[in-house]
Amino acid sequence: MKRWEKEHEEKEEFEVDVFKELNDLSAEVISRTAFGSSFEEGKRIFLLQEQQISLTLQAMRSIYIPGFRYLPTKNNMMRRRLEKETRESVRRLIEKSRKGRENSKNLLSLLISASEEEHGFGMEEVINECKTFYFAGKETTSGLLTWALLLLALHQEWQDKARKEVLRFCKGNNLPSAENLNDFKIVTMILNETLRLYPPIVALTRGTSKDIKLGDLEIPANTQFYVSVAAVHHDTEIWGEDALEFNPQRFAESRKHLASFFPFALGPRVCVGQNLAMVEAKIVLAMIVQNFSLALSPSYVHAPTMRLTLQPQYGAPILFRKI
Ligand code: HEM
Repeated sequence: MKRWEKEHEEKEEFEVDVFKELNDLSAEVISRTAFGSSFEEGKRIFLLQEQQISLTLQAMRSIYIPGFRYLPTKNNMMRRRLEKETRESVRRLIEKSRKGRENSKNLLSLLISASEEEHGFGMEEVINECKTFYFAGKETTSGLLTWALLLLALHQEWQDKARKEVLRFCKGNNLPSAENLNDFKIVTMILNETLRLYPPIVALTRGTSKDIKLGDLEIPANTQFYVSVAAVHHDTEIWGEDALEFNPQRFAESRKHLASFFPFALGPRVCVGQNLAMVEAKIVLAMIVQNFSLALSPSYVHAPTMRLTLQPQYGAPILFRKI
């Protein structure tokens, strides 16, 4: 925020594409919290994963021919090269961390400790876990924050309510305390309503291990299917006629059915980073609404698009005014 202010010192109002900025921010947060390193050190890994995502999206949008992925086509070779390079970058990060990790309790140190135990993780498994965290921790959280800021820029009344709540509890402290985070009822309702309308992961893939009956549907074993998070989150039978509208108030009451809202999935494969994501989102939102009023830029084009996570296709330009 200080950098934004510095860059636009002279101006009463300035525009920022928050999508890009928040992507860098959550990359920094996951690098520090999970790996004890900076965004700069993880940058290469994020970059390689970005390229891998683009190739994966291309493959997902092409006709699937069994076995095709093993042929030495340009894209297949590139995918293999990216995978190899990513693993090497993660391996280097692990080696560096192994040397200087006294008193460190981040995820990477814990994984390394687990790998040193008898019958513990192997190095390849540690690398797999690190890759998952790098990928899972960045675009999901930045997506949540981006959509939340866009919605607040559009719904001034909720922006005012959030600001009032933050100012009441933070009492001039720019950075909210851990206790403040529990007090933020309105902010939490806003974040939940954002996750309902724009879930960063719009669908889950699941497989049946045995024959099952789902309502009237008989599903045989070994069937793979999609569970559409977005369809359930937008269902008028569950959420009422205003299901497509932004109304955080609906989260003031507890829900009748747990499975009507599952942006972080449910059950044994539930998101392990959900608390970190919510803490990060509450802190960032609180700091922004305390310092700025937000309005949607006229250049914003509403085009939610799927790039593995739900993203604004043409960015998220927001007008900021210092308060
Ligand atoms: C708003 C932010 C986030 C959302 C909406 C989100 C959503 C999800 C969802 C829906 C899944 C289940 C995927 C599936 O089973 O197919 C998942 C899994 C996972 N998430 Fe998140 N996530 C978020 C943030 C994070 C963060 C910050 C981290 C890392 C600290 C993280 C780490 C993971 C991991 C490691 C898994 C895999 C768990 C497993 O397979 O057992 N997520 N997430």
